[in-house]
Amino acid sequence: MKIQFSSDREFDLIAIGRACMDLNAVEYNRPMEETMTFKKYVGGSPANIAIGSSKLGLKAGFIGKLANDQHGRFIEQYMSGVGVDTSNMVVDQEGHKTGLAFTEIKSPEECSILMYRDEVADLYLQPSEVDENYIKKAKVLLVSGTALAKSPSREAVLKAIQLAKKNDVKVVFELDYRGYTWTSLEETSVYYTLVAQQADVVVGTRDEFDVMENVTEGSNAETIEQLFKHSPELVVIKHGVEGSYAYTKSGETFRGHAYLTKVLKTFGAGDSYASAFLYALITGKDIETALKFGSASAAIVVSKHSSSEAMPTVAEIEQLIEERSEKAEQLS
Ligand SMILES: Nc1ncnc2c1ncn2[C@@H]1O[C@H](COP(=O)(O)OP(=O)(O)O)[C@@H](O)[C@H]1O
Ligand SMILES: O=C(O)C[C@@H](O)[C@H](O)C(=O)COP(=O)(O)O
Repeated sequence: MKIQFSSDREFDLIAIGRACMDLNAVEYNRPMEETMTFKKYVGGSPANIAIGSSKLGLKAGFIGKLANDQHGRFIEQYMSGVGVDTSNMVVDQEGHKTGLAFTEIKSPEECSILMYRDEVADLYLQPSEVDENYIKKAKVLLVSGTALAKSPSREAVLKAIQLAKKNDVKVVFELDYRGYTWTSLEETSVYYTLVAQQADVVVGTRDEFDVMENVTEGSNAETIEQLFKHSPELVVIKHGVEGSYAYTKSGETFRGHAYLTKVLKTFGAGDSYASAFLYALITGKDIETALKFGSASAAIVVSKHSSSEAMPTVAEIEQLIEERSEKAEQLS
């Protein structure tokens, strides 16, 4: 099965949500308390996905709000430098700050993120700053769940979704759950369910779907049964290194396998997966190939230091897929 996107659109994908900064531990394999130096990268899940898509050759744009300071300007310059259209990134005029994510790399398996997100500019995006004329130029609107955590960003995103649906722009909902931004699980579940039911494609980890459903140890079968009563035509559920599943409304199930690699850190997997999975879908590849693209992109990024700067090219992804399929053939 292939997803059909509107043709004749200037942008393949427009993402909405946070563009922030990652400060990744330069000394790895030690706790944060003993980490003395950090390297700065652009971060924030939807920004990472827009950057990843742009590096793959898609025409990507971004809707968001940046701090009116050096950090905000660094983010804008980096994103436009890699080809993301930043014309709809507005600059905050009320003193709000850039969100920061300090990453701790204790071991390749044990990574955590310490987020500084009080009064962050991205959550102050106003509905009036979302422009229909921009959204209607896209094939896909990529919505990050974290942008639903607080008003006015929440209403700005809901407006963007309404405009996307009005203009035949496919809505992709990346659950991107970051607990510290939300006040309660009940509230998260309400907004996640509302948006997932309206989206065309929903992507998240099994744990994130549990948050959406406000359950512990939910099942993929139950998730898709509920979601396919509404708008979604494709649901992707990720299970970390165990791989991922894509379910279609028409009843097909596809399994994606992780490509084992030398892992430096685990974060960045989800965003690199999303950008390459969407690249493959938007360029007309089938879902099985899209799962391979997502998994290969994630394997490349978890073996490198950053999330955004490490995003691979199409050639790197194709090379990894080919090498691994040759190896699998030799072993069989
Ligand atoms: N340690 C790993 N090695 C190789 N690939 C990985 C690893 N962890 C995750 N991946 C790949 O990244 C995808 C997304 O990872 P996951 O951890 O489920 O998402 P998230 O980063 O959003 O929590 C997985 O489906 C898998 O293909
Ligand atoms: O999303 C953030 O605000 C932090 C990211 O920039 C960071 O790189 C990260 O955590 C990415 O992790 P992923 O969700 O596993 O891709």
